[in-house]
Order: sequence, then structure tokens, then C-alpha cells
Amino acid sequence: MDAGGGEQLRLAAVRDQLIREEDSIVFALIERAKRPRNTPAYSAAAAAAGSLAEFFVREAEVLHAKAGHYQKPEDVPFFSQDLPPPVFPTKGRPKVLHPFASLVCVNDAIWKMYFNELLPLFTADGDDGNYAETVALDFACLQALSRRIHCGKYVAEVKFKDAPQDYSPPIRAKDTNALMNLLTFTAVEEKVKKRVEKKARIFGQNVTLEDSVGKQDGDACDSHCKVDPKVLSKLYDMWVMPLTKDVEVEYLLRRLD
Ligand SMILES: O=C(O)C(=O)C[C@]1(C(=O)O)C=C[C@@H](O)C=C1
Repeated sequence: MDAGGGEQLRLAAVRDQLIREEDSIVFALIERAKRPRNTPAYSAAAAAAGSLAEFFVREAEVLHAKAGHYQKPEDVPFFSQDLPPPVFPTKGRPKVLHPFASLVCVNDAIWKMYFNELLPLFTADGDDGNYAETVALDFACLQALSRRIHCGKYVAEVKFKDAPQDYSPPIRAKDTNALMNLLTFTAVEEKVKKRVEKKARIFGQNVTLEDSVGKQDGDACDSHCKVDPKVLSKLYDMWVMPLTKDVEVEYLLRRLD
């Protein structure tokens, strides 16, 4: 995360980064929604290497790793085993997180959530045969979701630094419920849900020269949006924020090691 580049991390800066990540997630879902479900891309029966989706993500991550990706704590590969080192020099970054941060990973849960729960909510039934394009779009969605959720490591670090006296006792007691309560801000979560819904409504409009873009708001235009805005608030409510909080708890539990 760029807010980690030298200056001290602040909660407002980390939250700004989370807000920016929302744009990437909304746009990635809008792009994926161009294609129907295309279930053959997810069938493991077709090849020994598993599904096309899995094959694509594995191979894409190898290329990304060679190009220098996955050096930052929020950039976590889905298939981390045997990834090659960067081919080109990468710039060192100040380490603002506890070294354990690199081991915090909820990508298995993101993978299952994305393919089993989310895809059916925002893609139309159907098969147009564009499987390669489809899995490339899935990869973009998975990466955007994973990056946002793993930014929870920074949120946790800032919260700990701001109030070590509050966080240290439940960390020592390994009290995950108490940690979860401490780091939860219901009012912030409500705002996040409303904002992502609004972004989906605005970013997902059809822009023409004839209509009055931006004037339509609310449920009236939702059926014309490229992704149902309600899917975005549900995604955040049921999965993105809970998984971010899991990352925060997992990070905090080792913060004093
Ligand atoms: O902003 C925070 O304080 C966070 O921990 C992030 C986040 C989120 O995922 O958006 C998660 C938990 C809080 O209840 C509010 C928001």
C-alpha cells in the first residue's frame, strides 16, 4: 500500500486506500458482467490441470511474480507455491507491518466465495464460448478483491499503534471475539455499503449523448445498471468486510510475537 511508503500510517489514509480499491472492484465486476456465466471455464473435468480458471490464475501469477508483483503485504497470490522470483530489480519498501503479515492470507475463502457465491449473483446464465476472456476477467476480480481484503493488515496495524493499551490484553488472551468487537465500527460499515452501491449505480450506467447521465439515481435505474448495485452492498456486507476483519484479527493475534 502506498500509504506505507515512509510516512507514518494513519487510519484516514488507509481508509482512503480502501475507498480507492472499491473503484477497482466495481469496475472489475462490471467488466466480468459483459460475459455470461460460461460454466465450462470452471469445470475441472476438461483437463488434468483442473479448470481453465485455475490454470489461468496459476499461469498469470507466475508471469506477475516474474514481473515483480507480490512483493507487498496486500498483494497475495492465490497459488503461492513455487512462484518464481522477480526477473527485474524491484524497489525496496519500508517495512511498516509486523513480519508475520506476509503469512496472513484468506485467499482460499475469497476463491470459494467468488466462484460459488458471487459469480451467480452478477453474471447472466449462459455460455457464449469466450472462456479465455472470461477467466482473464475473473482474475482481475479476484486480484481486486484480494488486494482490498488484505489491506486489512494495514488497518489492523494502525488500530494497534493508535491504542496498544486496548488491543494488547485481548491479543495476549488470544480473545478473537474481543478483538473483533474492538475493531468493528458499524457506522463505518454502513457508509461503505451505501458508497459501493452508489458507485455501482454511477459507474454502471449506460452513457449516451441523449440521456441525462448522473441524474438517474435510486432503484429506478438499477435494472439498467451493468451490475445490480445491491449486489455490491451485499458483497461488502457478507464477504468483503467480514474477510477484511478476519485478516485484521489474524494479523493482530500475532502482533506481539
Ligand atoms: O475502517 C475500518 O476501521 C476497518 O476496519 C475496515 C472495515 C472495512 O472492511 O471496510 C472493517 C471493519 C470496520 O467495522 C469498518 C470497516
